[in-house]
Amino acid sequence: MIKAPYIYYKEKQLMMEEVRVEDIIKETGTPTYLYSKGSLLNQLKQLKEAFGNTKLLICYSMKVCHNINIANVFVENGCGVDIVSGGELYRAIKAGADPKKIVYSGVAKTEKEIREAIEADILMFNVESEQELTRINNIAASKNKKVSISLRINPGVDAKTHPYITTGMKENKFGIDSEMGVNIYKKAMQMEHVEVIGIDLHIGSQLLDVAPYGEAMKIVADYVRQLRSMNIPIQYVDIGGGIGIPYKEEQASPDLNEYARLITEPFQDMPDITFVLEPGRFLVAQAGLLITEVQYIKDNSYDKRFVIIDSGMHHLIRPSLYQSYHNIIPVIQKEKSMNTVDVVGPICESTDFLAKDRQMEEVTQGDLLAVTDAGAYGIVMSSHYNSHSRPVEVLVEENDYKIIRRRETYEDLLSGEII
Ligand SMILES: Cc1ncc(COP(=O)(O)O)c(C=O)c1O
Ligand SMILES: N[C@@H](CCCC[NH3+])C(=O)O
Repeated sequence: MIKAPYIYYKEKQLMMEEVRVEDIIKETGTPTYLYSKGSLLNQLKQLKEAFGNTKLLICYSMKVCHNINIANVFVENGCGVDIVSGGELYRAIKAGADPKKIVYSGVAKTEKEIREAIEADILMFNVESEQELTRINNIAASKNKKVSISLRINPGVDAKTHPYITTGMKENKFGIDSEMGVNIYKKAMQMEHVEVIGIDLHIGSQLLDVAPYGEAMKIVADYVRQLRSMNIPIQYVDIGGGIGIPYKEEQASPDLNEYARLITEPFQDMPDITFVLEPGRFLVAQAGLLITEVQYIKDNSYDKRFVIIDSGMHHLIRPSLYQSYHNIIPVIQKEKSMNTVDVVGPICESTDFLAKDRQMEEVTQGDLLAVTDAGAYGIVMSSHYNSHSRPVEVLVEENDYKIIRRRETYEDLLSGEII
């Protein structure tokens, strides 16, 4: 069953919006990432609706899919952007983002990156350590500017997600210990070139159960009350990202109304607060398909069948890195018998697989397969390992589509190398 909206079969042909996937691939070849604009906008709409009239700024977390055409879809629809590097700042501006809607997170902001973000006049830095705060103040002083900041506070809440993608626990490198935070806020208040405007958190990614947000937000609301009682003027509460999507058949979509309620309710006595969200996966994952072609079928004498494709961990590393599940479906349904197979790529690593022991309709050499829910953390985590080029990217809108990243050539693989 396909859970993603805007992706369905029509007369045995896989469709994205009103376009046959096979028709796009005839032009682009494989491997290719396809994204449905309708799906991107639909996810955004659902999120906005859940928050009703709440004062809210949605900052698209562009790390999940940084193509400027994708970021632009959100920017055009009123969103800001959550960035984590100078490169993302550059991309966000190229995508048309209003700098006053850009928030900058990340534990390792360099002097150069901070300088650039100050010059761009972004909304705020989400500061992740005391040293970073000092660095921001010093750079702002050298430019004779006052720079808005939030502190990223670690509420010590277990997001109950994959251990590699939980971020709000005491042992994680992210954010500032809640016990140390108050003192750092006090220091920030003494600094001439920073202006404290908010508090930030991000407890983890791929949360399907929203309950941990409830736990975290109660802690944060109490924290904000304490800060305000000390005349520390918190106006923005940035919740970060984290809302998940159902990759597996048995998983349910997160309850967005409950999510919004858990975030806003603890702040009912503070109606002037503006909430900032940094969603990534929720907005983009389901809009994306990675289309690949079967190169070989290989059986071994241990009853193992490998479906060898022209894509793999170098284009979608999630299965190798987090044992993540992505459904893999045929681009043209043939209704053949089912087989148990490993879907593997060309990379010289045993971890190069997109599926293991997967029940799939039988496929043959030359068939096209679609890896679903691949829009988030797909192309952005791809690499040139083994000197394979990256996939093409295509944005589909209704009955039309445009190529938003061309196929890389062998020359592209050498770009930057000095010959
Ligand atoms: C600070 C911050 N904001 C936003 C996100 C986006 O998270 P997600 O894709 O889970 O919404 C992340 C990634 O986990 C993050 O680290
Ligand atoms: N890259 C991860 C999520 C990490 C979250 C980034 N802070 C994934 O593919 O699920």
